[in-house]
Amino acid sequence: MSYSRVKIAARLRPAIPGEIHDNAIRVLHSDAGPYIDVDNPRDPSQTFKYPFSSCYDQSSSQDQIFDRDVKPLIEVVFSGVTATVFAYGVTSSGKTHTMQGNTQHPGIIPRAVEEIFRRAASTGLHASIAASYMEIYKDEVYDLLVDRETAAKLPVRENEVGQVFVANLSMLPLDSLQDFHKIFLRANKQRSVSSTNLNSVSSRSHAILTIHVNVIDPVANMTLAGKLNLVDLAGSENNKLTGNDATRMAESAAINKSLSVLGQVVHALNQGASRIPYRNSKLTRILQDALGGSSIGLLICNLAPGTRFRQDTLNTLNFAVRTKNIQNKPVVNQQATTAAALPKPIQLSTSFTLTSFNQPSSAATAGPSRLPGPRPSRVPRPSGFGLDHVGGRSSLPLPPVAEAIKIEEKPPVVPAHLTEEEINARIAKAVEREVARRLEEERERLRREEEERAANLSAGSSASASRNHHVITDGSTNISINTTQEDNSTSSSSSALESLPSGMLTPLLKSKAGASEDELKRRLDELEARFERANKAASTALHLADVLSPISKKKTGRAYVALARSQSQKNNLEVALELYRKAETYVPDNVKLRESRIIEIEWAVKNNRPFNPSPKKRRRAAQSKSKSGRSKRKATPSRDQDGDAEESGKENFSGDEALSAGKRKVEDAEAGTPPRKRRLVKIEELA
Ligand SMILES: Nc1ncnc2c1ncn2[C@@H]1O[C@H](COP(=O)(O)OP(=O)(O)OP(=O)(O)O)[C@@H](O)[C@H]1O
Repeated sequence: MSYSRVKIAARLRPAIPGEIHDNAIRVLHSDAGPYIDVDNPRDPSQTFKYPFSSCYDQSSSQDQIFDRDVKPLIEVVFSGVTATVFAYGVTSSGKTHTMQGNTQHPGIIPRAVEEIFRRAASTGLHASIAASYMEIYKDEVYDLLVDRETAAKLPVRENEVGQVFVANLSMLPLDSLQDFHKIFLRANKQRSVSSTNLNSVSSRSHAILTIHVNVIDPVANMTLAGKLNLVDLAGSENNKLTGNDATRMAESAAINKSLSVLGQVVHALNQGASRIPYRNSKLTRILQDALGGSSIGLLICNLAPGTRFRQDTLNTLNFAVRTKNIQNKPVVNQQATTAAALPKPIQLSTSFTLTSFNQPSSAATAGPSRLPGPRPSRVPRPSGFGLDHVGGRSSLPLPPVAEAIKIEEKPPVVPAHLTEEEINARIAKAVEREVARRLEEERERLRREEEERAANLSAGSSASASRNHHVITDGSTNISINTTQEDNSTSSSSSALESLPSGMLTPLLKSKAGASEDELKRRLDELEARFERANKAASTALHLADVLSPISKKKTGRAYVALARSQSQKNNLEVALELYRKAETYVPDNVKLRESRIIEIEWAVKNNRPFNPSPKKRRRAAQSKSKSGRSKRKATPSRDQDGDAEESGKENFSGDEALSAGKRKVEDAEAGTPPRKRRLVKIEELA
């Protein structure tokens, strides 16, 4: 099967009671097709156009979306392929409405399951249908098909052929549509939902429902194992708008972080990066197969109407534009049928007998009557993602269906008594040790060279330049770097650099000299290159950010931000963009960095326009520069141009406040520029 791009659909919801109804976001049609039209927050005379093959306006109905974009995927699932539908958008934009809907307006999920049963029955296929349902709440995975009180955190694991799965996730055979409705209703009651200012039933978790469809062709003696993943993502949140309390804020931080990692994964895939940061969140790890993997994808961008949501809409649409470039390589998952796996033929009725699903017999024979009672034993089963069974056309050496179950019952790589965190910690430690050992060797070699050079220098006259040996300490690894300094470097500055404790980047960050900037860039490149070499030698695919301590990650992110800022001031926007993106890999939870810098500069580059930080930012930057001395900075917490927002990852502006403070402020806020009042962050938090 050839490559398949992720398809994008955009849906603008109607205004709900209490919302100001304006026309800042529109669904329009041209000869070339439909597009979303959004006013430029900085210049209302301009609009942004986002053409997508499917754009649904405020009057669109649930069945229109289903019929046009989702129904065709069901056929694909019956041919043994995995299809994934994501609902993406800011909080209250209508994701859950689109995916689940309500009794009067059922959404994609009930319609898709109904269509699966209808199709299975009408074609008289031998098919078995089953469901698994999980939520990712604060970066932990929970099974929604078991009682919440007893639901354990489920580990995400990888089998020996690199497929990611959620261990111990229940998979229930579905006998009928009614069966599904009962299960789904009950499971949704367990989903983490709370009230915020923007949504009285705001989802606090990402929910992933998987419908597994095994179709057996008795003539060819083959089983096609297709899956439909239906993903209702939690929405990104602006805590000022949501009015979140401490608990909601913690949830919100986890939501924003995982969505930010999702953005990084999409970006890395677009860049053709050698390392895709799937492992930086459970969401991306679990969705790995749908992002650049073997699944067919549909991203539904839910948009909320009006000026208040304009910047969120731009963020969502920019994400969609990047996502539509992702290429998946769908594979047909087929496998020779075993006699035991053969289900009864499907009848055209609502009570099917579709019990055989390659599961242990206890689970396979259990029907709906057991739903309210005790759960079947939770032997490890495949999650909705990543555990595909591939036939002859696959390029991947995936295991057959029965084998996949066996793999999970006896995980081949992971000792059962280790938690996910322990395993990750061990891997990180192993790489750290390897990196440290190799760097130590390198340091020793450089030290010897340095001694020889010093001996030569003392023997001869003063040289035009001397080599200084800097030590970067990052907790667990010491990294040696040689730098060239001009003759007039004082010995005191040299020794200051040599004796830097953990904050080796700090002096360079303060420096304004171009040479220091180059030096900082060179150091960062070398730091990453050295790690990559060691990483390669250790046969691991970790990124430096995976093994750095949180403080070191912040420092490194800050260093990249400093470089990026300097480049953007010189109007080298593409270089600045790359550097900001680099920074983001070290501070993935920094939503503001993405929203206030990356997206704005992306826009400027795309439209060949200059990037102008707001006057407020420039003033703050000037104030910040005028302050001298580290102690003064400590005593007077301040922010620099990119500021604490980039470092703290907090949302700082309020649309409500902005509205009341006048149009200018609204535009600043929507443009993601800093508000008048900011949370102040101590500089040492950032260093
Ligand atoms: N197309 C629509 N037609 C009518 N009402 C809608 C539509 N889309 C959303 N709504 C309403 O808007 C409100 C917010 O929708 P919903 O809960 O689906 O948002 P969400 O994106 O899932 O939010 P969160 O991320 O906070 O969970 C709900 O009251 C919902 O009924």
